[in-house]
Amino acid sequence: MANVLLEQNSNGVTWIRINREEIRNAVNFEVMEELNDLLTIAEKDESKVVIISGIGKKAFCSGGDLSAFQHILSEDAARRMLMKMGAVIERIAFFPKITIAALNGTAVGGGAELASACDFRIAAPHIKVGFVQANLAITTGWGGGTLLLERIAKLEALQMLLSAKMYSTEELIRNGFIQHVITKEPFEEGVIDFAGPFLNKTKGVIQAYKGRYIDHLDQGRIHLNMKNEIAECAKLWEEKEHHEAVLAFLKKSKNI
Ligand SMILES: CCCC(=O)SCCNC(=O)CCNC(=O)[C@H](O)C(C)(C)COP(=O)(O)OP(=O)(O)OC[C@H]1O[C@@H](n2cnc3c(N)ncnc32)[C@H](O)[C@@H]1OP(=O)(O)O
Repeated sequence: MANVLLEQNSNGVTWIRINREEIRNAVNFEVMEELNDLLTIAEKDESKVVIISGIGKKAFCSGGDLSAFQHILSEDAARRMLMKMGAVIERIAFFPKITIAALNGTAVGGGAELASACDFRIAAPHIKVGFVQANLAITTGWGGGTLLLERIAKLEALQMLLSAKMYSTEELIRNGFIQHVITKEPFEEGVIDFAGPFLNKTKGVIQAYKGRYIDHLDQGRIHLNMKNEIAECAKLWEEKEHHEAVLAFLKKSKNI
């Protein structure tokens, strides 16, 4: 079964959904590869808007798959893993089409980084978002901390990263991380309602405005900052405090 699903709709929307509901849509190496492959398809297809989401109602994405990554112990190995997903996240951040993170469920750790990569973030009312990495004695490491600092006011971003706490949709609307809360059921219809005013524009108009938005971002500086973020996270990854925190999570959920 595919770890990531693609759905290309005739209304100009392509959905990319992480399909690991039982493990809260955690990202392992297969997810990284499949996400990248599906982005290549979405980049070339007829869609105007690409929506990234997760399967189920519980999680958008719970970040790195801690069962799979518990065996990554050295700085070097951590850097390789972080760079692989960092490249996917950076690709989304500068994607030529409009991207929307549709938060069907909670986004934690790298899941919050993945959401930060998209142009817009819209959410079901029950979800939470937490950059919890600091609780695991690491920092954001896929470049999503850098992108968060681009998306919302810098001190709000710093507070989210340092506190590592879970934010409600009320708090996320207030600090600007999410643009819209979807109360409509089914959730997917509410997502399409949000995208509707974009979808009725020509592809040329959408592409042009997305181009101007990207122009406004300092791509070289963002790339460098993401690289530094990955390198710093890789260093912390090697420390015993991180390994102990991962072990504690896995023991609690009996994955070891
Ligand atoms: C590498 C870049 C940086 C990172 O992403 S570090 C990783 C940060 N992520 C985390 O710390 C994950 C924390 N997970 C959670 O907080 C919760 O699972 C979450 C997402 C709020 C969902 O809560 P619930 O709906 O109550 O689900 P639950 O906790 O009972 O989990 C169900 C099963 O999924 C597993 N799971 C969830 N997130 C995972 C992850 N990231 N890696 C590996 N396994 C994960 C969890 O262990 C549980 O497994 P089991 O059913 O007990 O065998």
